[in-house]
Amino acid sequence: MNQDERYMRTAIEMAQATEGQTSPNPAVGAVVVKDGEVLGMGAHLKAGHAHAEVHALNMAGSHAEGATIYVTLEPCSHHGKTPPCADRIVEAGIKRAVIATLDPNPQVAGRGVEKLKQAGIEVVTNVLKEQADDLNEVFYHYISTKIPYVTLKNAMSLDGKIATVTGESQWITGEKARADVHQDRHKHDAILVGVNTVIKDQPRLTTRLPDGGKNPVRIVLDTHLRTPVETPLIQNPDAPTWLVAGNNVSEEQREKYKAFPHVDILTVASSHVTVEEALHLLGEKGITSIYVEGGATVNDAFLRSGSVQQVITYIAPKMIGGQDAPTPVGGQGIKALKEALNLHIKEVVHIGNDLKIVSKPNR
Ligand SMILES: Nc1c(/N=C/[C@H](O)[C@H](O)[C@H](O)COP(=O)(O)O)[nH]c(=O)[nH]c1=O
Repeated sequence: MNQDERYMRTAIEMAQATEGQTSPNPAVGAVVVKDGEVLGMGAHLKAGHAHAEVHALNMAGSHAEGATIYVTLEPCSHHGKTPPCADRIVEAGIKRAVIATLDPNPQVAGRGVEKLKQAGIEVVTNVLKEQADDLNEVFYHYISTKIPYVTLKNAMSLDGKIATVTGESQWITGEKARADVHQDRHKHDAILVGVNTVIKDQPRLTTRLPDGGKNPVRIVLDTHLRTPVETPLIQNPDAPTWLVAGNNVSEEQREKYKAFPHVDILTVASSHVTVEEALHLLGEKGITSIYVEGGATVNDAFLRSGSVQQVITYIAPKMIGGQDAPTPVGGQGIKALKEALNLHIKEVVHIGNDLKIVSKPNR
């Protein structure tokens, strides 16, 4: 690994630490170096706050003159919520800029680099591009489609069951795997389940980590507003709860949720909620990423609609058996194997006694 990659790796690692908290902005890291000495470093911490380059340049102060800056994403050139970083880099007297990847945002693509070059700064791009792009898959997807990036999460036994024939499911995976689920919940803007899961599991869908964590918006696909008022999602206001219903739900059906200010009812344009319409509606409301936690009917609908960017499967070393015990994906299924959804496995990790497999649909 050469010098540039070494410092870019540091910038990427800083950005990785902020994953999930910068939404709807990308996670970005920056390092300022001169004569082999790190003079400043920083990451974008929260939308609306200073960008990574600003933190690193503030730390370097006047020593930034003649230095090199490493940034994981092309510096912004437009006035967003904060002044353009490209101008800030020029003002600081930076001599050389190493950038991992260009910004996919149409407002920015290539303009930041152009500004730096016009000011006589030497610019190097595509250093550790792939690692930097992996950081902001959600951001790229949402900025170009305005549709939330969807992660489908399942937890099952070795023989592929998500519960016993009597519906008992808690718990199949162990403490460590379930804590990992909460880490992933924290990274997402929203968690989504179907109303049948709400009725069966009575889930809380909050992020319960030892040192806290962000509670995503809790979304229920619920065409006829069957979510029981007594369920934790309605009773406890730990996070907003949005019920996505069809457009013919009656005023009386809506009435029962009026006593809960954290509950909102979103209606799609037709009588039955489809995945496509729900995603379009949620994208319009600024939801950039959704963690879908089932159940089997919802999983099937998401997969059939081609709206899943990532599948996370936890497998516990248990055998449950029972031909009627439920499996992760319901629906009609396919007749011929050639119709199967093909994915590629990105990662397999042991977590406690369980396995976590991250896979992505082949495009
Ligand atoms: N049954 C299992 C899971 N079951 C996941 C179901 O969606 C379950 O209803 C919710 O996770 C419950 O949410 P909450 O804890 O109340 O916030 N998920 C897992 O990772 N492992 C399992 O064993």
